[in-house]
Order: sequence, then structure tokens, then C-alpha cells
Amino acid sequence: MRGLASIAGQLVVSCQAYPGEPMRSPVIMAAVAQAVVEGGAKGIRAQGIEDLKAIRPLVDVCLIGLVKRGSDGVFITPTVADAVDCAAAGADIVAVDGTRRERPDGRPLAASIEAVHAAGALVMADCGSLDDALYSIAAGADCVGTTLAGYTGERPVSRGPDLELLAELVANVDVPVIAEGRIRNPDDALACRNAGAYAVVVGTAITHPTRITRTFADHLSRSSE
Ligand SMILES: CC(=O)N[C@H](C=O)[C@@H](O)[C@H](O)[C@H](O)COP(=O)(O)O
Repeated sequence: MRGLASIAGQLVVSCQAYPGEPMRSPVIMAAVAQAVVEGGAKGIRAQGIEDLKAIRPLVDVCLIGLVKRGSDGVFITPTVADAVDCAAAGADIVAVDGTRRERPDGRPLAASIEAVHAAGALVMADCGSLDDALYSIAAGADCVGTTLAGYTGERPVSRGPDLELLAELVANVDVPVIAEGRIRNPDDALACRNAGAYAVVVGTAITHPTRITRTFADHLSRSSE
């Protein structure tokens, strides 16, 4: 079972490296995915068609796939074609931008969702506010995430996860709400689950060695000042 129910109450780990980074390679991301599954991740979130194709045969857990195009405006699986490609590459759930902003292909969010459903996968709408979530659910999203909280101008950038938005979504929507974004440690993850998150997605704090190392290095250099 690799559907939405398989991640209920569980940890999903986002395995992503960014353009120009040393770990930006499907082989490396597939190894990271296998390593986090060994550690107990019940789902993987991954970016890019080549990464999805490399990861799919190596892990038998729910795979949330996306394509990132740039870092401004609508950049998470922004077009219908990207969404279909993620499903074809083996994603069980396709993560798409769930905001109300205009999309680069000029198509509505509902078109991406319909195409993903036709391909036999589900849709996670990455939202930045309650209004985004309501819009996404009306468009047919199967679940919503707090992924874009603090990144769209509608919410402040919280230090840890945006627990306020999480609670607001849990209280106001009737689809699973997935906590994602700035979850820094196990206590943050637990706080998300206690706030009603259906599943918890952690990225940087587990799979980004450069940023993890920087927190240690900065801490040491601050304390020797
Ligand atoms: C806003 C955006 O582009 N989020 C992306 C979505 O896939 C990833 O860069 C994040 O790493 C992911 O959401 C997990 O969050 P964090 O790394 O904070 O645990």
C-alpha cells in the first residue's frame, strides 16, 4: 500500500538537492531516499523527473513527486504537463502549487488535478494560506500541505513550522492536512502531529548536509566570539 493512507500519522522525508549543489544527482538522491526509509520514513518527497525515476524502483513507500521550475511565483509543478510527467515517473501523489496565483501555462489548478487523477495518482496542493487550501480543495485536491506558508507573502515566515496555519487548516478543511516547511527537529514534528497534521514532511533538517553543518559551524563560531 503506497497511497495516502500509508502515510497517516507518519514521517515523510523530502529528499531534494538544489541547482548547482554537490548532491544534485538522481543517484545520490535515490541513495538518500533509501537511507531515510531505513530510518523509518514512510514516504518520500522528491523533485525532478530523473530523481523520481531513480527513486521509484528502490523504495516501496508512498512517493510524493514534484517538478520545481525556478524559485519565484508558481514554481512547484507549475504546469499540467509537469504534473502528468510526475505521475508517469512513478509518483503516487503529485505535489502541485495550490495557490490562487496565475500559472505559467495559463491553465487552472483544476486542470492539473484532473490530469493527475486521470493518470491514476493523487494530488497534494502546496498552500500558503487557508484561502489557498479552500481554493485547492474546490479544484479537487486530495490533500493540502502547509509547504508554502511564509513563501507567498500571505503569512509571516515563522521560525519553525507555521503551527498557526496548520491548526487553521485542520479546523476548516475536510481533507488530510500535511505539515511541511521549517520543521527543524523531532519536537517540531510532534507539535505538528499534535496540532492535527495527517502526516509530517521534513526536508532540510534531515537531508541537507550543507545547511545542517552550517548550524553547527555557526553555533561554534558564535560561542568562540
Ligand atoms: C518552499 C519550497 O520550495 N519548498 C520545497 C518543496 O518541495 C522544498 O525546498 C522544501 O525543502 C520542502 O518543502 C521541505 O521543507 P523544509 O526543507 O523546510 O523541511
